[in-house]
Amino acid sequence: MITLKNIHKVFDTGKAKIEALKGVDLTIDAGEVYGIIGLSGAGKSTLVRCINMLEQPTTGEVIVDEQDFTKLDAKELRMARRKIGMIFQHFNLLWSRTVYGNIAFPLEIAGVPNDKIRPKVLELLRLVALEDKVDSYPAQLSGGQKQRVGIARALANDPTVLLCDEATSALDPDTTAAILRLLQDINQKLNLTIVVITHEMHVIKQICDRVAVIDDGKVIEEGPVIDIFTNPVSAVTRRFINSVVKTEVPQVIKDRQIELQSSGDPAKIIRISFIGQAAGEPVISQLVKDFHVRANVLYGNIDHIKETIYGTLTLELTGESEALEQALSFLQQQNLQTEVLHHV
Ligand SMILES: Nc1ncnc2c1ncn2[C@@H]1O[C@H](COP(=O)(O)OP(=O)(O)OP(=O)(O)O)[C@@H](O)[C@H]1O
Repeated sequence: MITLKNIHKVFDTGKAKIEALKGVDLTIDAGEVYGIIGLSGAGKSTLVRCINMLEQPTTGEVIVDEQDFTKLDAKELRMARRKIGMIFQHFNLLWSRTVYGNIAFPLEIAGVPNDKIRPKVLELLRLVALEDKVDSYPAQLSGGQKQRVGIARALANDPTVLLCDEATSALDPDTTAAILRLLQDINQKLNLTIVVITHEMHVIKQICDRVAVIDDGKVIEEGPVIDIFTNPVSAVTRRFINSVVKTEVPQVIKDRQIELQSSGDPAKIIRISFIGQAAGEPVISQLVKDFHVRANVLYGNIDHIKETIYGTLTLELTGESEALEQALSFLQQQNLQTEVLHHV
């Protein structure tokens, strides 16, 4: 659906050359919700703007529906861009137009006859649950309502792709959740491909199928969201995951470790991550029975990533060194992600 091949983008400010993208390759499938996450300045906005050629890549190919956007002339590009809607952090609405006028605007530009515009605008307003605001002006709307208008406007020309550039970053948590649910609903109803740019891992967790982590203009990690959550490789990705899943060992437990250490009892603090079916298996009781270790539950958390159950359990294991090693290798054989957080 969308293929980015070896995208480089250099901004020449006259004084300096800034290499914002350093060879990005990505493939986004039709109908999926694809997340791109990165810290400020990583190159996310530049990347998403290359997809609809608001930003021309310095080199590389942008292929959408088998059409290489970098090879199109201005008129062809204008037509091709209708396949791609976009929403923004600050909504970018026209303040002098009503809700109706904002949503009608892209249809007017596309030359849609007047008698076709009204039913289309009303259909879009129903889709985003904003029928009662048809004659309001943007200044009379809440942030969430403004973003709903942004979404309706972005969908006016029946695009196959929706780009969301930090679309919920200016919204409170409840409104964010409602907008994300709306995006998910639209993705399913219209089979729309959605690309979400964010610096917030909870956004990725709530709606994305796959995610790319971008850092310093490069994709450093990519894959299904559940895999990235259970097996992050880079330090940047771990930091993002730590923001939504508690992974730091609290100080009170570290202090307790120091006490244990002085009593001479070998111990490890481990975190087990489990997904789907593994959650129902009696692994811990087997661990204690077969390996002569003691397991003390420090904390646990069950969550879901889209429809997949995902949990973590932090345990303190104590016992003879050899028994601890055997217990760890048993856990690893159970298809559970096991990580030692702290050794004594
Ligand atoms: N028009 C421009 N001219 C010069 N440099 C630019 C321009 N746009 C972006 N950059 C630079 O390119 C790099 C990537 O910026 P970009 O906005 O893509 O990052 P980002 O990940 O979206 O960050 P943020 O989350 O803060 O918006 C930054 O160093 C930025 O300063």
